[in-house]
Amino acid sequence: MDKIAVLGAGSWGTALAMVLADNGHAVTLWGKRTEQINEINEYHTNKRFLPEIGLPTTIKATTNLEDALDGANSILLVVPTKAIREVCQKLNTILNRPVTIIHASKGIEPNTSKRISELIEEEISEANRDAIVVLSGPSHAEEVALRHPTTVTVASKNMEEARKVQDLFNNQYFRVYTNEDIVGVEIGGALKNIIALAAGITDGLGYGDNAKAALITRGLAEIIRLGKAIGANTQTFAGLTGMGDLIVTCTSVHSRNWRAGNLLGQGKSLDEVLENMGMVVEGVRTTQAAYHMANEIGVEMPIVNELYAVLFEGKDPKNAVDSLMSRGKRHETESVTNFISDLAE
Ligand SMILES: NC(=O)C1=CN([C@@H]2O[C@H](COP(=O)(O)OP(=O)(O)OC[C@H]3O[C@@H](n4cnc5c(N)ncnc54)[C@H](O)[C@@H]3O)[C@@H](O)[C@H]2O)C=CC1
Ligand SMILES: O=C(CO)COP(=O)(O)O
Repeated sequence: MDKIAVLGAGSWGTALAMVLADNGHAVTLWGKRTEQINEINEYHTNKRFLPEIGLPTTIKATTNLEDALDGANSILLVVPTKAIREVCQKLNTILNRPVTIIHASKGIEPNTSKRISELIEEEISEANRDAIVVLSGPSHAEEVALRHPTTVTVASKNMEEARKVQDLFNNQYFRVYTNEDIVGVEIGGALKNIIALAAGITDGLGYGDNAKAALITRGLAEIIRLGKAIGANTQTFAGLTGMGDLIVTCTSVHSRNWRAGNLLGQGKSLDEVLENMGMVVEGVRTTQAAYHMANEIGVEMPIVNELYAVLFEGKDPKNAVDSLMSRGKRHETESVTNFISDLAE
């Protein structure tokens, strides 16, 4: 049995804490809001984020970070990308031994274009961390909490640690694969949220499945182009954290990114949408990050560009779709040829 501190008591942190508790580990869930933490300890529910779900009674919750970290062999970071630096800085002041840092958040920092594992490397000193392991894949918290079959990938530069984390989480309803491609896994998980926002928009505009399939496949082409330019293994994008997560996020009402896009497509403003969500919509900030990254590196990302114009420049969503449909003609595989041949190897 391991002792694991789960930092972030939202939907995903709570669902992953349930998986770990089901596997017999001692789990302490850390959150900021006293009321919510009391609810978890007293009633074993977290109704705001996972209504109707009863949590394993072995999960302990606390607002005290030092208590959460006490004796923990591993730390699971699962706060929104925006909060990663702040939480890591706090962690770094408390830790006095190396621990395995697992993260399950999906985003890229705007301004720096850094992936989450890079933020962790910057904020937590080497003396306080063994390995950094990313957990990602097609996994809505709502379904994991119902113990519906789910598959994810853990990635790390250190495969021995990745396999240890695989063992921590793997069970009959939560199947965990390993991958050494931390760049590809993080890029796929972050960028699919952009495409899910776009898929929500086309649904909100009243377009159908053809438009969504186009966004998923041409979105994947954009993700592969950017990933390849920054050193990802392109094969990763055919897997759970690439195509798998695109499918689950673009086609599900559980997705906050899809839901936000849907409201934008129906004519709501970005401010209105974000005010009403009450949960994180990572794709908005990730669009900013990907837009700047693509421009800096010189990678063509037309869907990202149009979504950026809708979110931050007031472009009408319908005009954005029209712009995508009237781009210069292309050969379908001209930018993904190497990806296809990599897969054939
Ligand atoms: N919900 C899901 O199904 C999945 C979510 N993710 C990722 O997990 C990450 C977290 O998402 P969710 O749990 O869904 O978000 P959420 O919106 O359900 O909850 C976010 C939680 O983070 C807490 N938080 C925010 N800022 C904080 C800070 N500075 N310090 C401490 N706690 C803070 C909030 O109080 C809240 O409890 C995101 O990057 C998301 O993309 C990944 C896979 C599935
Ligand atoms: O990452 C997710 C599923 O794999 C959850 O997506 P949303 O953040 O859009 O809800």
